[in-house]
Amino acid sequence: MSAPRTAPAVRIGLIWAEAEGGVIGRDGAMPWHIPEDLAHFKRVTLGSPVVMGRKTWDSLPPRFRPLEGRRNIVVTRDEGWQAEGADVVHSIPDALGLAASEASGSGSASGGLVWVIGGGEIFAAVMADAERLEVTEIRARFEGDAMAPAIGEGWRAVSRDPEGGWLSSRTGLDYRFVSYERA
Ligand SMILES: CCc1nc(N)nc(N)c1OCCCOc1ncccc1N1CCC(C(F)(F)F)CC1
Repeated sequence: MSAPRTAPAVRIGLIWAEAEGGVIGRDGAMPWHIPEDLAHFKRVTLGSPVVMGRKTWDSLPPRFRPLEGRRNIVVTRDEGWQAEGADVVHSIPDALGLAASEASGSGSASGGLVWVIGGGEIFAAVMADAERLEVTEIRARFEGDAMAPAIGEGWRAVSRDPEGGWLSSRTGLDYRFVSYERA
C-alpha cells in the first residue's frame, strides 16, 4: 500500500534517461553520452524550476551549473551545504514548496510543472505525487548503481517519439522518448 497521495500544491514531472533494466547512473554519472537527450532535457525543462538531489548537482558539468533559465533547487541532508546558484532545501516538501512559488502558470512551455531531474532517491520519494514522466529509453544495457523508479499500472504512455522503432544517436546508441501521464 503506497503512501496516501496528498494533493501537492505544485504539479510535478519527473524526467530521466534509462538504459535497459532501468539503470540511470553509475558512480554518480551517466554511463552513456547521448547529445540528443541533452537537447531533449533542455527543451523540456527550460523555464521551469528543477529539483535535484545534491549528488545530481555534483554530477552536473561545471559549465552547466546552475542550469541556466531555471530555478535550481537542491535537496540535501547536509545542513551546512551550499552552492552558488542553488537554492538549498533539506526536504522534498520544502523543495516543492519553493518550486510552487516559482512554477509559472499553465502558459509556460511545460504547463507550470516543476521538473524533478534526479537522482534515484529523489525520484522514488516524489513518484507517488507526480503526474507526468518524460523518459528517454536507451536501447542498451549498462551496469549501474542508480535505478529509475518503477512505472506502475497507474500510468499510461501518451506519446512516443518516434511512434515506432528507435532514433539513432550520433554516438551510436539507439534511444526513444516516451511521455507518461497518470491514467
Ligand atoms: C541531460 C541528462 C538527463 N537527461 C534526461 N532525459 N533526464 C535527466 N534528468 C537528465 O539529467 C539531468 C541532470 C544531469 O545532467 C547532466 N549530467 C551529465 C552531463 C551533462 C548533463 N547535462 C547536460 C545538459 C544540460 C542542459 F542544461 F543543457 F540541459 C544539463 C546538464
